[in-house]
This record gives sequence, C-alpha cells and structure tokens, in this order.
Amino acid sequence: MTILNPTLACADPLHLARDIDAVAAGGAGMLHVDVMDGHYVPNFCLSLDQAAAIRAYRPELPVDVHLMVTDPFAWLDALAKVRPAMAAFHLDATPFALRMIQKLRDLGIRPGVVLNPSQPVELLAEVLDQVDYVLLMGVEPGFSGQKFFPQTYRRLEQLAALRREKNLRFSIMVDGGIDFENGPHCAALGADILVGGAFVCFGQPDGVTASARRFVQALEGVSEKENAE
Ligand SMILES: O=C(CO)[C@H](O)[C@H](O)COP(=O)(O)O
Repeated sequence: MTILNPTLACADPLHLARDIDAVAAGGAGMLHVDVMDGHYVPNFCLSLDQAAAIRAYRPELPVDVHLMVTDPFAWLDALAKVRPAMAAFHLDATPFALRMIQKLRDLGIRPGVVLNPSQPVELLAEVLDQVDYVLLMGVEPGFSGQKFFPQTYRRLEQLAALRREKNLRFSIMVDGGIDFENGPHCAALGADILVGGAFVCFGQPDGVTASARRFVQALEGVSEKENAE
C-alpha cells in the first residue's frame, strides 16, 4: 500500500510539534524532513538539529530525510546523530554515489537517491541495485507549493518497469506538487511513498489531520482497486 509522508517543510514553524501530532493523527507513514543548504537549492528549510528534536519528540514515527545539499558527505556526522530511518541525496550532488550509499548503510540508514525532473531515469542504472529507494521529484527542488510536472508519470512508469524487469526491491517515493488527483494516479503507477505538502496536508480548509486522513483514504482506495483486479 502506498503511504503518505507529510513534509514538515510545510508545517507551521511556530507550531511544529502541533503539526507533527496532527499529521500523525491523520495517518502519516513517516515524517519527511527537507534539509537544504542554500547552495544546491536557493533556500533553507529544516536543520538536522530539528530532525533530531523531531525524532526525540515522536520516536515511534520514522523520519525520512531529503538532503538538498551540494556535498552530502559533509552531512554524514550530523545524520549519524539523527539516525533517520531513510535518507536520500541528489544523484548529481556527488560523483561518488556508490560510496555515499554505502556510508548511509553503514550508519544503519536506508539509502536513497533523488532525481530531478530533467534527469532521465537511465542515470540510475548503476545504483538501482544498491539503493533502498528512489525519490523522483515532481517539481524542481527547493520550494513547496509548485505545480507537478505531468512528465513525472512517464518517468515513474519507466522506473517501475525497470524494477519489475530487473526484479529489484527498491521503493519509489514521489515528492513535489502531490495533490488529491495526481497522488492516487502515482500510487496506481507504482509509487510506494508520496510526500505530501501544500496540496495534501497543509493549508487545506478541513485542517491538517482531516486532509491528511482524506489523502490516506484516497490511497487505500487505489490499493483496493489494484488488489481486486
Ligand atoms: O522537496 C521539497 C521541495 O524541494 C518538498 O518536499 C516538496 O516540494 C513538497 O511540497 P509540495 O507538496 O507543497 O510541493
């Protein structure tokens, strides 16, 4: 079943704990923590110190970290203190992706790589059997609230087909511009994890918990349909 990982980038920074409780009550699978260095993307977001505080606040909720940073190796010591369940770095941020994947694994963190919308799925050829997940960006990284690129569907289909053909077990996460329409469609095409932000859990008229719950229920509907076929 496809799960919802709400991105805390969209939470109210003055009420982070309240919003964590709200998405947890709405059925969040994990908490998605966006880390930006102001260089790989022209923005800053949550820090790994905040990620550690989030882990301490709700230790039963797994955290996945999305590193939008130029030098992912420089963040390993801080990641080791946070010990998230999963962490992903951008494939184009380092020529040593296999080493970075191994470093994450050595820390007990499930490693993932991220592809931006303009990067072909073929770039993943040498890492697909090494990673636990691939994060496909549905928007250019750096900001929430952007419109989903529809070509993400084709890229997702290609990735899911590669997974089937090669009999691999990595999960597929889609992040950016996910809403109530494209989210279930991504789930039907093979996404295992959807990152929900401005259009799914935060800023909806029915509030954080109710909108997250609606989205989780929409995803359950997809799984049920698929199972019935
Ligand atoms: O990685 C991100 C930005 O780089 C965010 O997780 C993503 O954009 C989610 O926000 P939204 O769903 O509002 O687009």
